[in-house]
Amino acid sequence: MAPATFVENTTETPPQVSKRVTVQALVESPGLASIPSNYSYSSNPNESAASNPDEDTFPIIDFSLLTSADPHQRSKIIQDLDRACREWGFFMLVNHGVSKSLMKQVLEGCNEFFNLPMEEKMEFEGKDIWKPIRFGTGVDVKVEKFFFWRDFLKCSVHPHFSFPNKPKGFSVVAEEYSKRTREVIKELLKGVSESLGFEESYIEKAMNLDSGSQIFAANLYPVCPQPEIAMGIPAHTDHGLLTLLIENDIGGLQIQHNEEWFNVHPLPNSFLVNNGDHLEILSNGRYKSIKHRAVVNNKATRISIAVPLGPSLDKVVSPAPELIGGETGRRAAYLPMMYKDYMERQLEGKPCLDHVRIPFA
Ligand SMILES: O=C(O)CCC(=O)C(=O)O
Ligand SMILES: [Fe+2]
Repeated sequence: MAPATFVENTTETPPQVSKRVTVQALVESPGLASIPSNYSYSSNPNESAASNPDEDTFPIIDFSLLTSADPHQRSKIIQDLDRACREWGFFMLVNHGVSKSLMKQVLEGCNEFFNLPMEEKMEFEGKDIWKPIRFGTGVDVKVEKFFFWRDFLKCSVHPHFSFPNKPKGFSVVAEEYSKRTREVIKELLKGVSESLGFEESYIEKAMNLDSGSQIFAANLYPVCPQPEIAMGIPAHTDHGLLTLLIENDIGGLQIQHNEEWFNVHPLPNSFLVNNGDHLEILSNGRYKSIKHRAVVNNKATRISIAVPLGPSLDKVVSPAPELIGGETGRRAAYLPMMYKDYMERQLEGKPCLDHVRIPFA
């Protein structure tokens, strides 16, 4: 099968890969013993190595307690949620009620999608971030300094559900998975509203979640001959409110905490949950959006599915007015911006939060 090419929308010619292919097509090319120089990332000084934390290092939230009728249990879990969002911006979510079989099926669907013949996947190829179904490689910036060891399928699944019509049955599974993960995130955001001192529907209303923007982002990290010098996704924060992530048990997610990087190995059947930029903005910095990245390995192909839920695209987001001014004595630490405009900013290649953060606020 001839690897299909991606048409670059920059005039720069990368130094070694003259025609860009997907990472999957690259690893299928015969005799690939080393990575092309465009993929070599090890020289980046901002990226230090990660350590393996003890099992009980990361916060764990038991979702079933969030829906508990016992007020004592509920207030305890709200406190735990507050601590997890404030100190880490990350937690593992257990007892969330999404079935193991649905999680397995959706990962299998992604695997089958990435294994479709290249011509079939190329129907969905695109660089325009507003294309509702998009197959691609690397990351979404106008000019890529490095190529990343990652192919992806990104679909907008709410307020309108868009998804590839192949492989057969995949879109039905993905629609159910999108619906269930949206429900879980909305329930978590009720708890987060309370942990910020609001009534439980505060975030849902303030962010207009009935038409909230939800993405289904499947990532493929093929086996890499030189994982120590390549990178799947570089350090970044997610744009929405909260992201739920699952993976096929290979490992590769790393999160940053107090300037240190940690490897994350999910508990069985858990969701990995991270704060996104808009939770940081809405909470006026109380809940920080966590930096994370995905590293690659030379043993097995990794697939992850990230499902972020954000505000409605036309929502202009600023810190909650109740958290600034008056008795709080706090100033707004972020400028208002429409979510759609915020999403566009990712193409510029620097952290989007830098566009709205008010220095010394
Ligand atoms: O694959 C992972 O573990 C991380 C994926 C991710 O951060 C993303 O898709 O935004
Ligand atoms: Fe991410």
